[in-house]
Amino acid sequence: MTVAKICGLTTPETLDTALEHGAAFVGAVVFSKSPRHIDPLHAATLFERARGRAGIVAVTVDADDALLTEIALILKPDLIQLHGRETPERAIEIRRLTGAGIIKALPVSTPDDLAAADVWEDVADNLMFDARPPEGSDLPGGVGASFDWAMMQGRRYRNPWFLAGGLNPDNAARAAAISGAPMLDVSSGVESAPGVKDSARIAAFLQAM
Ligand SMILES: O=C(O)c1ccccc1N[C@@H]1O[C@H](COP(=O)(O)O)[C@@H](O)[C@H]1O
Repeated sequence: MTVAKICGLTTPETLDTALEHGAAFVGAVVFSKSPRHIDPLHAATLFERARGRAGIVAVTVDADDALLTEIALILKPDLIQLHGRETPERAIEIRRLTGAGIIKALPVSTPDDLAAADVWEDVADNLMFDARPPEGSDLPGGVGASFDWAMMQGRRYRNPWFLAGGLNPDNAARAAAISGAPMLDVSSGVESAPGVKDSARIAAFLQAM
C-alpha cells in the first residue's frame, strides 16, 4: 500500500480533509519565501488536531538553530523535512537539537542524482526524491516540477521513501506504480492557486491512491 503526505496545509478545512481521507503525514512549510509559509505558532495551533492521527512534518530550508528550536518547542513536529543544502553532519545536529526525526529531500533530474542517497541512508529516517526545480526558481520544492519516475524502478532503500514533484490526483496512481514508491508527497498538485489548498483535489489525490 502506498501512503501519502499532503504538504503545505494552512487551513483547518483542508487539514481536516487530509486527515479524514487518510493522509499518513501532513506538512507545514516554515519557509518565508513560500506561498505556503506558516509561522511556527500558527502551525502549532492548526496542526494540534492532527497529533496522533498523522505524522506532523515541518518543512524547512537551510534553517538556523533559532528557527529550528522555535519549531521544535512550539510546533513539536514528529519529523523535520530538510529541503535545502543541508549536509549529513548538519542533519545529525538538527536531530540532536530538535529531537525530531529527519526527512531529507534530494533534488533529482538525472539518474546520477540518486547517488546522493548513499550518504543519507544512515542519517535520515526517510529519503524524499523530489524533482530538481527549474534554474532560477525561488523555491527548492513546491513548484510542480517532476522527473522520470522510471528512474526509481528497482531501487531499494533501508526505510520507506517518498516520491515528490509534480504529483496530482490524475497521475498519483501511475507515479506510484511506475516508481514503486511506498510514499507519495504532494503540494501544488492539490491546490487551486499557489498556496491555496483545495479540499476536493486533496480528497481526489488520496482516493486515487
Ligand atoms: O511547498 C513549498 O512551498 C516548499 C517550499 C520549500 C521547500 C519545499 C516545499 N515543498 C515540498 O516540495 C514537494 C513537491 O512539491 P510539488 O508537489 O511539486 O508542488 C512538496 O510536497 C513539499 O514537500
